[in-house]
Amino acid sequence: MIKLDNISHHIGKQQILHDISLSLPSAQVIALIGPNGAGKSTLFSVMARLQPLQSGKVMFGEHDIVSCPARTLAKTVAMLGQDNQVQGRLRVHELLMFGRYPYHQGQPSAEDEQKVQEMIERFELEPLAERFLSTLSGGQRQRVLIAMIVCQDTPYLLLDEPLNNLDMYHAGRLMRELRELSCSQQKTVVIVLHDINQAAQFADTVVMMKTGQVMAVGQPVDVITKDTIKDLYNVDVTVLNHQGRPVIVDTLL
Ligand SMILES: Nc1ncnc2c1ncn2[C@@H]1O[C@H](COP(=O)(O)OP(=O)(O)OP(=O)(O)O)[C@@H](O)[C@H]1O
Repeated sequence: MIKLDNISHHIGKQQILHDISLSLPSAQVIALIGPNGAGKSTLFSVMARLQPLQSGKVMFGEHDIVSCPARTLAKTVAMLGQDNQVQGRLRVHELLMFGRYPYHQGQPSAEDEQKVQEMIERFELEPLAERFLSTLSGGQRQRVLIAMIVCQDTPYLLLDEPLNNLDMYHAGRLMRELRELSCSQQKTVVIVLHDINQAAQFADTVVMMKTGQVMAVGQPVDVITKDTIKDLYNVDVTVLNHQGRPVIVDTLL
């Protein structure tokens, strides 16, 4: 379980996060949705200890992020940020091996090699494995970065807009892989999505954020409604139902 207690965060004089408390169940895909500037990325960076925790408490299972040693945290939670500049002349399989760093500390073992190979297959990266990152398209680079994060083999994954640049096939494949990882390996995947229908179709739980606050938490069918979408985005939608899950359609005026 991920437990957030009373998280508040300021940047300068501006309060970005307002007293966020959440309990997120393990072994689920959890979609974090909300308008631009809602505080989703800030919350992720506080949770992953990329920004100091100013107030409140963050627990990943039994690990309190404040007292957790860096190497333990790196084996507990992996995060894909929005701004992923990968520098250097690296091949795809070499980048994936970086994801194993908390385990091998610079000296990869046969198990690390095996994990990298497993991710190459899982994410259909065979044709790209020997390519230099600088030669990849935006979507290909995004897929490789996600594979590197999953290579870290942590029980908790925080993915900030991982569907950016992905085409329909790869977006669907990724969401299915994440569901599979949550079911078969009990991974807890928190994923920022702007496509509400992806959240509706693939998430077990949806967390709605606006102006640094949590507005609603629940199953897609319970929280993705005409009223919550209007409240969150000021957009009028029609909500349909497909096999028990909501599908939203922008209402034509
Ligand atoms: N370094 C910074 N200095 C000042 N304000 C910042 C800084 N970083 C973020 N903010 C502000 O904090 C608020 C939350 O930003 P954040 O990036 O967390 O939102 P978000 O929900 O991830 O948005 P998006 O969907 O656009 O990625 C925004 O108003 C943003 O302008």
